[in-house]
Amino acid sequence: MSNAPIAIIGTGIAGLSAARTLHDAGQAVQLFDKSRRSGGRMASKTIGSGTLDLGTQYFTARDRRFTEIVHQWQADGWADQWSPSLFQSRDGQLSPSTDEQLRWVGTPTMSAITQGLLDDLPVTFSCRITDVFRGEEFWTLVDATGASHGPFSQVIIAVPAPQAAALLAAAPKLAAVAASVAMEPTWAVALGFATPLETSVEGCFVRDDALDWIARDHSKPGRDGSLDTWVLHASSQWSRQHIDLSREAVIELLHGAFAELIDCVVPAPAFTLAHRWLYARPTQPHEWSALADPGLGLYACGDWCLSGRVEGAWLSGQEVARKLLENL
Ligand SMILES: Cc1cc2nc3c(=O)[nH]c(=O)nc-3n(C[C@H](O)[C@H](O)[C@H](O)COP(=O)(O)OP(=O)(O)OC[C@H]3O[C@@H](n4cnc5c(N)ncnc54)[C@H](O)[C@@H]3O)c2cc1C
Ligand SMILES: NC(=O)C1=CN([C@@H]2O[C@H](COP(=O)(O)OP(=O)(O)OC[C@H]3O[C@@H](n4cnc5c(N)ncnc54)[C@H](OP(=O)(O)O)[C@@H]3O)[C@@H](O)[C@H]2O)CC=C1
Repeated sequence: MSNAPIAIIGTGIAGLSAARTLHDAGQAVQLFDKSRRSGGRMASKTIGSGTLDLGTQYFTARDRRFTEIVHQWQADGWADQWSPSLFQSRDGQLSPSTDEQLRWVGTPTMSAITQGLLDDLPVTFSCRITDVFRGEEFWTLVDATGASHGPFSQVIIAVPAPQAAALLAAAPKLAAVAASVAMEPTWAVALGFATPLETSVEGCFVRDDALDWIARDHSKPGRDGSLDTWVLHASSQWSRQHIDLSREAVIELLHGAFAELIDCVVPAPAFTLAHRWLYARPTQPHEWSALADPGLGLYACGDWCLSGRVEGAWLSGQEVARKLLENL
């Protein structure tokens, strides 16, 4: 066994789930991410004195192992339950839609969970990996500036499937599996109101042309900030149809759909923001858990290997770590 560390590309929940387990098993890891901080689709956006969850809104825990770790995160102060006043909107009709489902969020921000998992593990941010190749014994990564990183004993690719396919070129079979996964986009819009809206809605599952989900971000536990903040998610179909629209136009259209849906007067927002998630969710769940070529030392994990949700991403990271450790 070599002393070279294991490279992990991606500091979303899948990459960090794997990283933490490998580190706890005594393995040296080195993480890379193209963003400036961890979280990926669980990232939080800082807005003045507050933050917003533009991606993941909440997560559920159905698997026993994930339920246990979520309770540990709660004990660590990284996560808490969110029990929004839930509604649904169908054919323009808004109605209460209470249920018994436990829903969790990171506290005080969604990214607190990945920040907690990352802790002081070695990481290089703002580093987009473009090439992953193997020499006689070790792996080398090349980033978008042309700089090389390595040597590494093994590589885990923990990025959305379409981006993983390119990085898996050294293992054509794994690359083909990743390339077979279609992922749908989501346009997200945030609105901030100086005066709280006069509605009891805190979360709403929407079935209409444009919107899929709306949430009163401010109602989540631990959120600061002076504005009454809302996050609106467009449906996959609408997002695909409007993929190249300007941010301003998307804000205007989704703000309009929100004003029509909600049961109160909607004044002009004091703050607006739009974000386009190109690879928001796989079109369908899979049961791969994780991809592995142990002979080569190349692995892949991510939500797209399982349920397309936070729980699936975390479980996929666990599985990739298990497979790698088993083959050392
Ligand atoms: C709008 C939206 C709403 C959602 N809502 C929910 C929800 O309510 N509940 C739920 O359970 N799930 C939700 N999800 C899905 C959930 O966010 C994902 O399943 C989960 O976060 C995926 O984690 P991951 O680690 O697999 O991937 P990611 O979070 O995408 O992490 C991948 C990381 O890899 C980095 N990366 C990519 N390419 C490179 C490269 N070449 N070099 C270096 N770094 C790279 C990225 O910057 C990113 O940090 C939502 C997703 C979106 C987009
Ligand atoms: N936008 C994206 O890119 C994206 C969104 N994702 C959404 O994430 C949640 C997570 O799903 P999970 O199974 O963990 O949560 P729920 O059990 O809360 O929701 C699952 C779907 O079930 C319907 N639902 C649940 N509760 C209610 C309720 N009280 N009233 C009405 N409907 C409810 C709802 O589906 P429909 O709107 O009926 O189709 C929920 O969506 C989930 O919301 C995903 O859409 C995940 C990944 C990417």
